[in-house]
Amino acid sequence: MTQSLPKLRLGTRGSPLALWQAEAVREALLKAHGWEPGAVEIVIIRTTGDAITDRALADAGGKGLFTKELEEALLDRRIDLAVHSAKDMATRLPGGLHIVGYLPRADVRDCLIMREGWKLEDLAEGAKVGTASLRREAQLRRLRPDLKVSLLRGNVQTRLSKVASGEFDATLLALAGLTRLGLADKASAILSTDDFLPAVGQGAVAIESRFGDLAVDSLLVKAVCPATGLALRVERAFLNELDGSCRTPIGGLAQVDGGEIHFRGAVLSPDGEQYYEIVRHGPVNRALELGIATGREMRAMVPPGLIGG
Ligand SMILES: NCc1[nH]cc(CCC(=O)O)c1CC(=O)O
Repeated sequence: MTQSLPKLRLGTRGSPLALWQAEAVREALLKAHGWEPGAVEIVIIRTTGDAITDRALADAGGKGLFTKELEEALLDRRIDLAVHSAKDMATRLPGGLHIVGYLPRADVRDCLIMREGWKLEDLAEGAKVGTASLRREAQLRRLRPDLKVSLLRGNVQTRLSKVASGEFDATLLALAGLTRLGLADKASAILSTDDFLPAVGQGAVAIESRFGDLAVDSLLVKAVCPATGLALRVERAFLNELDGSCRTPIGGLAQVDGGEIHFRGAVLSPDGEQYYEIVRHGPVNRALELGIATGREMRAMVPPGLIGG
């Protein structure tokens, strides 16, 4: 057969985690179509977020820092698809772009990195915990107001090394990221979503394309996970009603169970003293409505000032 081989260009950041994600998308595409490895090319693009390592991301401009240059490359047609961690994506995308779908979601939970075998209760009073995430900080302070939380940024390896060296007593990371890097054994304690909600999108790999590029999008139909798409539609709509700027501690998790979607969301004050939670469910064919309505309800419940305008 003389059918010419499609050549898809997948854009990604160059971090080990990002490369793992891009490789996973590449493999899903090759498998779905029975293509030769050469059919999908991985293009590495450096983003602003990769260059900033000394500030909390919320202070450096929040969401979009890890996606901007990839989205520009998409719009300029230097790549056909961009691969991102879903939780790094803003809820409002630049005009002309959309999320085609997601790979099957991994474990959504956060975990504590500290001395092997320890649980949260084992940390001494006033122990020093490092994180750059407002959501993790607020939820941690809610559970353990005595802990001293301070800024710890950098890639997963950097954060692990700061605990290993004793500079910090503990840090928090997404279990999905650790697992993808083959470091799941570094998780000392996995935090239950019952009292520690993940970030919207945590554990999901998103694939973004040019809106209306049906030739490209059609190639993804067999490679993406519909249930993850439904859950993320709810979570992202919830977040979009509240705050897209990363400046409010917000957690949210949707899970698909047959024809139903169950959603739980929370907003906290940065010190964790104020905690607002909402639990709602709805049919899968009304995922977007569920997310929007729940976000609006939450907005009405939370004192103004806690969430951005
Ligand atoms: N903010 C960086 C980031 N983006 C996605 C992950 C983990 C993988 C995922 O959630 O899909 C991480 C690292 C972390 O938060 O521990």
